[in-house]
Amino acid sequence: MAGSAQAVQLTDYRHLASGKVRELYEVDDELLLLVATDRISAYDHVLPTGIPDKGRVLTAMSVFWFELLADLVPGHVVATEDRRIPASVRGRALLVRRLDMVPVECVARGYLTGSGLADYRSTGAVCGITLPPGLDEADRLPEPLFTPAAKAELGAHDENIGYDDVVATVGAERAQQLRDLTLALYARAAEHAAGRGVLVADTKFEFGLDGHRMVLGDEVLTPDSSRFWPVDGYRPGRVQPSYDKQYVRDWLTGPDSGWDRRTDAPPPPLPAEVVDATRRRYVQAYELVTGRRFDDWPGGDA
Ligand SMILES: C[C@H](c1ccccc1)n1cc(-c2ncnc(N)c2C#N)cn1
Repeated sequence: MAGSAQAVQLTDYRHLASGKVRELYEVDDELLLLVATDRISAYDHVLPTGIPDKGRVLTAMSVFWFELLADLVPGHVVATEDRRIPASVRGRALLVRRLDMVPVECVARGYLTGSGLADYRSTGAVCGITLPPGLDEADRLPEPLFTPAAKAELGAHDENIGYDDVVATVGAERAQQLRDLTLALYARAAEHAAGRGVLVADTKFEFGLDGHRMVLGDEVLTPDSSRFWPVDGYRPGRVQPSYDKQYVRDWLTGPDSGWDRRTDAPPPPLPAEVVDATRRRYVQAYELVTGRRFDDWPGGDA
């Protein structure tokens, strides 16, 4: 380990886990370093081209939501700037408290799309919750739903599970607490975002225990853990444009990419104009939702 006089490096920390676009390191027995990269995934592929500042924007967005939601649940963030955060990841890394993570993806849905819509179309229900007949792509649900999922291995899709499965996993009391917290956090966030022209269609929270205390972990209400739709142009009955990834999706599925998403071929690199437009969308989403200037967030070019 580097002495206190030397600047700490990422290589000083034990690497614990990799996600599609994030890395997790061990700082000490109690603290972890959660690093967001500039990697972007689309159509279940991590693309060969990164989006500059994506890691910083999504980290800044998580921090905003942890602060806004702090009266509902404590968060795991210990520091956003600290001598234990290497300069190489400044602004896109969080020093977080090590938690005993709950092995359930706590998903809230306000709108029907993705795997929830697929389950509804095949069973008339989502996570064992029977829905009214006749719902279509992107319809607003009669009320937001707690639709938990079992964590999947890297690269696989999470599997929607029923509330009873959550009870079997964590017990009845903790299951009730997870559902209540998930729905309360979603309601607060959806109300905030709607007031700024953004619909939060769905989002995934991860919780962990710090002793007996339930704590909100992972990333929170980022475009990677949530579906954000522009209020303007919202029209049920069709797949909504993604607030942040639509430029990427359109180019990848358009005539210029030469790529066919139905094959297993890896996607091609993105052209500079798609990268630039996507970066601008991430920054725009952050500034719109938070009311904060991204230029004020640490880690920009000195
Ligand atoms: C899914 C996610 C992950 C992130 C980045 C890369 C791969 C996986 N992850 C987060 C923890 C975790 N464990 C203990 N305490 C915590 N505070 C956290 C958090 N956040 C474990 N896995």
